[in-house]
Amino acid sequence: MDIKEMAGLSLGSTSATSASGLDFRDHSSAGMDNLSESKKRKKQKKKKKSKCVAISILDQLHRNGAASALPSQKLAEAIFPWKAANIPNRGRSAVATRLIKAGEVIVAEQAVAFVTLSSYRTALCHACCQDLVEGSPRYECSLCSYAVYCLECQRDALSWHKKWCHVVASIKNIAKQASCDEDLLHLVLALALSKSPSLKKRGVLGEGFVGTSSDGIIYPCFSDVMGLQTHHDKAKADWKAAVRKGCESLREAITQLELEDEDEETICQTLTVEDLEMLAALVNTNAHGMGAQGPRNTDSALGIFPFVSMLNHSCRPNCCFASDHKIMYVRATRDVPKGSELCVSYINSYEPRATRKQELAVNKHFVCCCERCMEPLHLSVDRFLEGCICQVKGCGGVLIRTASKKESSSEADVALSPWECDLCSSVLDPGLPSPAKSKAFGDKPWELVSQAEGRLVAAMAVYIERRFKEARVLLEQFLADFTGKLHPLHVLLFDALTPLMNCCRALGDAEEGSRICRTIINCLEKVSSGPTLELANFYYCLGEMHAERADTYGLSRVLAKRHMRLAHEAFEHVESIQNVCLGKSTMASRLSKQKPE
Ligand SMILES: C[S@@+](CC[C@H](N)C(=O)[O-])C[C@H]1O[C@@H](n2cnc3c(N)ncnc32)[C@H](O)[C@@H]1O
Repeated sequence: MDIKEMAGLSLGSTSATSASGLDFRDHSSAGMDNLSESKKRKKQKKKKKSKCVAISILDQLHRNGAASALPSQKLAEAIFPWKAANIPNRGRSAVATRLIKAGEVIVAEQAVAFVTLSSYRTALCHACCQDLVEGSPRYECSLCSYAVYCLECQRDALSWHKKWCHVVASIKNIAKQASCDEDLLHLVLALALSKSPSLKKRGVLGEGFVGTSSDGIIYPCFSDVMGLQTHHDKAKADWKAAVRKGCESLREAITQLELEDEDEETICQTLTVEDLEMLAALVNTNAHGMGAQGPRNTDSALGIFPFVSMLNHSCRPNCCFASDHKIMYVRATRDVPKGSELCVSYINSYEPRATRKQELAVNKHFVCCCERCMEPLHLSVDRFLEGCICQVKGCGGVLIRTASKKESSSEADVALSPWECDLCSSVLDPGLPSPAKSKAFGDKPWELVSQAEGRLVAAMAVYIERRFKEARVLLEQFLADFTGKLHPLHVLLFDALTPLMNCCRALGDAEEGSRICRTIINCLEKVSSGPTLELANFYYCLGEMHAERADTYGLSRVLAKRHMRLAHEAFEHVESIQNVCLGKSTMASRLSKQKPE
């Protein structure tokens, strides 16, 4: 097999010589225009020397081949309860080597490289990923106006940062000029620099030594990254063009540095534009959100974790991840028998099958072949997420588009597809004239869905403007009009619930808010396969609303006690979910406060 094929790559414009890492192309000279002649000569001399010793990123990627085991795989197998195996259609997969219990850690791995997202630039230390509480002492590099470190990391991190500060400083502008994602370029640079010999010596990468494990945590090395899969060939042309432009300028900025140390040769002189592009593709396929720690609920950083990247996606996952500073932990969310595949979810699983598949195809460049997507639609919970209730008297079955049952259907196919009931087998076809007497949406599910979409979009526009009173009216009307016509688990009904709950809370109506919250929890429990942090969040909201109601002025003692008990029960759910998904819970103090008498 062609080695490129094995790596899953189609290298487009990359020539065979550059793939070997021995070709220095024209882009390098662009960055040298403003260097003096003697400096140019010095650089050229170094280039000649490096031709003999340098092994480029592309070259390493090809040698390792994305289909084989990662270099540190044996190390991982010694501490984690799974091994890598090839599964048809899904490639390398993590397969349990024994029964794994819910809550067990299956991967604990330090990021090879990470960056804070630009919108959270000052919220985390760029060296240890520790939260920087507002007003806490920190050091912000005034030259690049990018790097921010906590006091503890400041000394070591700064001496390393100083070397690359000039390049870091240029990324904002490069990203703008190339219409390329700024965070992507920062992570590409961080990843390229993780190859640095001097970085390893300084121990800036972290507590452990790369390529080792300690205390059950694996510290992967750069060559593990090189064993990861990319889908560079499948990326959209405009993404590739923007990334190429960004990488060209990034390389130019790197080659302008004069480091006069081992990094000069290992990084500045050998890194090609194709290497950087390949790292960008690697980031695109493998980067994981991190930093949703403490009070924050959203990702604030992005990191590369080669062993976490061995886990395939499933729309019915049995594992979840949670980061703690630079370490990513993956835990089983339910018991997993020996020999079963361990999977996480890369996307929101409360979406119809076609939407999930589309998202994975467009953003992650693969066709999902997970257990949930492979089961027949008429037997899967997926039919409810896009189904309408059959209006044939006494039937109560679920109507779904026949196109949804097919593996792949074009948008036009979907729009023109007949709908069929899973119980009475009635067929409603948009291509045929509907019965003259009937004006009911039940006879035209395609119109029902399109009306519902329009109404929800209109209500959400008001909600986004924080006009909670008006939004509540619109959302309540929406639910009243479409409940009983769309399936109760339909994604459009589900999508209306959280904003409605938030409107109720904003308007001080905890009674209605908690009722809606229970409906959300009920839907999530029916659709998801086990505990998730999203579910814990809703239980937490529920607990808070019951606690608020227990505190209501003038409430009878009996009712107050009841709400106290319900709050306590909700917080207990949060505690048990957090124990599984995070290995610890933040609920202890809340629970002692809400303890019913
Ligand atoms: C982070 S990697 C996971 C490890 C990968 N299987 C490998 O061999 O390196 C993600 C890639 O694995 C494949 N993959 C993951 N989940 C999949 C699924 N449910 N169906 C099909 N392919 C999947 C896709 O090629 C995807 O881009």
